[in-house]
Amino acid sequence: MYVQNVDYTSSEAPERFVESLRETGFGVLRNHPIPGELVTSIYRHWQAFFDDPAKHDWRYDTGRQDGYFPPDVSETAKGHGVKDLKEYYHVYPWGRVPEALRGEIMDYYRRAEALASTLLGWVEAQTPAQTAQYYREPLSRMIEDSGQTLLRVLHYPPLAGDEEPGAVRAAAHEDINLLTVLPAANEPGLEVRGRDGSWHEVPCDPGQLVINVGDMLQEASNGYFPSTTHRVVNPSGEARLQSRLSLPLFLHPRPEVVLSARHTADSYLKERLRELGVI
Ligand SMILES: O=C(O)CCC(=O)C(=O)O
Ligand SMILES: [Fe+2]
Repeated sequence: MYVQNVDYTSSEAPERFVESLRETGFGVLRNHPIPGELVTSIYRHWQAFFDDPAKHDWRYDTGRQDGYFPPDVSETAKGHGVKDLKEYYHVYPWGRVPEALRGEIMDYYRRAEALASTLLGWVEAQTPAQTAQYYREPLSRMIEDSGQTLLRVLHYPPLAGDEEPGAVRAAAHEDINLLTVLPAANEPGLEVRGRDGSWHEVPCDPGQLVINVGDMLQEASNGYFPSTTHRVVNPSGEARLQSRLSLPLFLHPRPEVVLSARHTADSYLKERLRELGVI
């Protein structure tokens, strides 16, 4: 397997996991503390949300960025000319969420955020001194009370056959944030690009958690941790008629955090959102 699969409960977990992030930008965890039933239940409830035209009442606004993003405004990956085949909902603790969905999704948000903080602690502890000198403040402090950490509920609709030529569920991209925590989706499709440019399927076993490095950690670590390109490919055969749901949590620092000589978290985020065409 290209990405290391690490037992979260093992004494070697921090070392193995951070080694995997360093080598591939990705790591996979098993025996982690996020309940699988919670993820399955979220997929079921949010499938109903996306199936209901009332979703349009929850449309995002460009300033706050919370709420529903329909397929026609969904991201165009950097350097790509065609929009992704997806719609999604951005959940923030301070943001709008339909009342019936709030309790469960916020339960997930808190658990995933706590785990992401633990994993960032592992990254910090396993960073060699030579690289740690680039951190302008401890990584764990960068995310304290940030309010910027974003949970994205993603729905990739079934393929109707009338998609724009070249359009894919998620074109090759890198994430903007520090770390991304992604439970197994209900359908496969996620792929990660290796150093040699070849694509590797990320297994989609229920109960598994995928974590990847984003641009902000790459920037703060002066390139030591690679923000690795990934994509979600279109299904073929019967699977074309299936929706795909996924649930990435993007761990973000406080806006004023200095990442490098070039960037604060805020200046970096704004630059990237402009490139994506969503602000
Ligand atoms: O849906 C997935 O599996 C990955 C989504 C993703 O890479 C993203 O939203 O940044
Ligand atoms: Fe991503």
